[in-house]
Amino acid sequence: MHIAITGNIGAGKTTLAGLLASHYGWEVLYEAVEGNPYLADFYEDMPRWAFNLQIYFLNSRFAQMRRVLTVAEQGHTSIIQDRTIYEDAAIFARNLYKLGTMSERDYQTYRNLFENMMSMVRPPDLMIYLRADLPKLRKQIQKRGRAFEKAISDDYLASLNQLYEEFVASYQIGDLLIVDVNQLDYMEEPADFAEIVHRIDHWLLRTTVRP
Ligand SMILES: Nc1ncnc2c1ncn2[C@@H]1O[C@H](COP(=O)(O)OP(=O)(O)OP(=O)(O)O)[C@@H](O)[C@H]1O
Repeated sequence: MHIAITGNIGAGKTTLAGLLASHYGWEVLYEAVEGNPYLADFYEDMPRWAFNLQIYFLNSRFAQMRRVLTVAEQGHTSIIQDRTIYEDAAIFARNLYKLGTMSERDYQTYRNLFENMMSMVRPPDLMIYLRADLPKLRKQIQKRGRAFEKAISDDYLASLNQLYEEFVASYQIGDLLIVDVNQLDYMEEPADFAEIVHRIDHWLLRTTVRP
């Protein structure tokens, strides 16, 4: 079984993925930030590094999808993934193109590569969307205090949020659970975490997918 968490920068995906993995005994696939050779440069100069960073993320997420397929074939555990390949294309790359940060030819090259990869992956059985407004995202980005993320503007976050909402509104390739995290603090409040677990348990009872 493949569960994925989707949501904007600072929505709390990594924390939730870790908590759910411990709770259910699932294998977790994190988005690697340490060791990403482009991320800090990208936030300094987006037009220069947009294409490089997108290719980097696309490749690392594709490698994760291959891991998901291997685990599914073995069939003895489930995987929870922190962000998906679908977001890279439908939200981040699209946003950079929309803002004029990524050129037409770079975007087309990226899209062609993405479409080729799509023929070799399958979507998650359950996608959990963490919906968060700008103040919540800002608060969490500040709290973790990564120096290079200080450059993230409200406009950039708002534009991503808009694309996230469009993405979930038209999402039809698997089951979707929307969790409004604006008033939740599942790291500190056990009741908030229990509420999410309750919703996932409900989905697990209904689904016919098995690990
Ligand atoms: N395709 C992408 N294009 C541009 N930036 C990306 C892309 N994918 C991830 N990032 C950036 O890489 C960093 C990843 O950080 P991290 O894994 O902590 O995730 P996050 O989005 O901040 O999630 P959360 O706080 O919900 O765990 C963030 O700055 C994020 O926006």
